[in-house]
Amino acid sequence: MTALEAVEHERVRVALGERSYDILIGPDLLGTAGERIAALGARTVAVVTDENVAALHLPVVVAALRAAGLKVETVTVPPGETSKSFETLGFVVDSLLAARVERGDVVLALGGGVIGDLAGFAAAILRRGVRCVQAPTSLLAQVDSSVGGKTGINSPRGKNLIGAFHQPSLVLADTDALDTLPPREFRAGYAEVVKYGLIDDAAFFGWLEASHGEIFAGGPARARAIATSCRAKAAVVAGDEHEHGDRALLNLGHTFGHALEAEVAYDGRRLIHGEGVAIGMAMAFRFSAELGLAPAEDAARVERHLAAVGLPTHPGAVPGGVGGPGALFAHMQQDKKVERGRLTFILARGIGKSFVARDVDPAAAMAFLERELG
Ligand SMILES: NC(=O)c1ccc[n+]([C@@H]2O[C@H](COP(=O)([O-])OP(=O)(O)OC[C@H]3O[C@@H](n4cnc5c(N)ncnc54)[C@H](O)[C@@H]3O)[C@@H](O)[C@H]2O)c1
Ligand SMILES: O=C(O)C(=O)C[C@@H](O)[C@H](O)[C@H](O)COP(=O)(O)O
Ligand SMILES: [Zn+2]
Repeated sequence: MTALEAVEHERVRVALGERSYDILIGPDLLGTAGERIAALGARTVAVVTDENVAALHLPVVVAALRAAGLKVETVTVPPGETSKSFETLGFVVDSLLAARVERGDVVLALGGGVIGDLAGFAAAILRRGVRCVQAPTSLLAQVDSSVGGKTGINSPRGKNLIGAFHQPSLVLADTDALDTLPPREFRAGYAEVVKYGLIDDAAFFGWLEASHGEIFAGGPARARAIATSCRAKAAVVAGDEHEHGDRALLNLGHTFGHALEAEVAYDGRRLIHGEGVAIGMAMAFRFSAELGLAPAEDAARVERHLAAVGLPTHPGAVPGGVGGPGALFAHMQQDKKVERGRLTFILARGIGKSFVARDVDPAAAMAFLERELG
């Protein structure tokens, strides 16, 4: 048995033919990243990270990469959603070119979802594509953004409107890294965990209701929640990599949530992505109940669970408030799921029974927003 095999890690395969890759979940994956990335055959690894993560985790990663004989370059950007911009993308790409990162090298995204999306996009366009390894350090990134290959940046006109599909070559989800994550960020990531239960796994949602205390405390329940989430996402992505169909289910809560994020101009203080998703999922269930699709009790149960862990469930909870229904609707019209000018919603017939709805009456959606923001 090699040293790498000595520690048990959960391994989830994302089955995408020649673009297939593994997600490894467990302890000390940052400290052993060198050997795992060297096995991909790279000579240089360019680590892209943010200032917060650099201060806490970069030295371990750099040491691990060097110990495996790899040349290391580092690019550090400011933390937060505002780094998903053309300006920061330009800085990252220019730094990678200045360091002469080659096509056979690897970009290592070390950080939360912002870094994963930004560095993944930089890797997608650098020399028309270099490989990317995702080393997610936030809960949100470990359960969602590091998997599936959606990369990109924001536009003032909307969330993630500029980007590319670029699957990683490997995902290293080091559960020890979560020990330094601020509580607000952990909570926000938990919203995306809840999402998998609400989409199609009512039993998982029930387990989360019973186990959220243990998940927040750490230990086996946390690792189980991460692995279950990754398995769920891997299956959806394997079935619909480019979101022509069921992958849109992963957008539950995002049509509303992204509009709220755009309303606060991605400022990262009033609202962060997972909080927007929490409000958006509660809204999607309330809307489904109003349309007579889902039992009102299910909508109330979703709200209760999100509130139990301290997540917001109403647009009115955004500090400073957001614009009116018209402003929110205008953001929603920039959603990538819009088809022939019509909005696509992810609605539900109940917990674990979400579906893609392409025929919602815009007037009904507007009336719902008026009640929500009234
Ligand atoms: N590509 C996808 O499929 C996908 C999926 C979900 C979300 N996203 C995107 O992900 C982004 C949100 O990701 P996020 O919630 O991770 O935000 P983030 O990347 O901003 O990280 C949250 C904060 O936690 C800090 N941080 C990260 N790891 C840490 C650690 N281990 N210890 C201490 N601090 C740490 C970061 O510096 C940052 O301040 C959004 O831009 C969202 O659109 C993308
Ligand atoms: O992977 C997906 O597909 C998702 O929709 C996951 C979402 O949690 C994530 O926030 C994603 O970035 C949203 O995608 P977008 O296409 O609506 O920008
Ligand atoms: Zn999301």
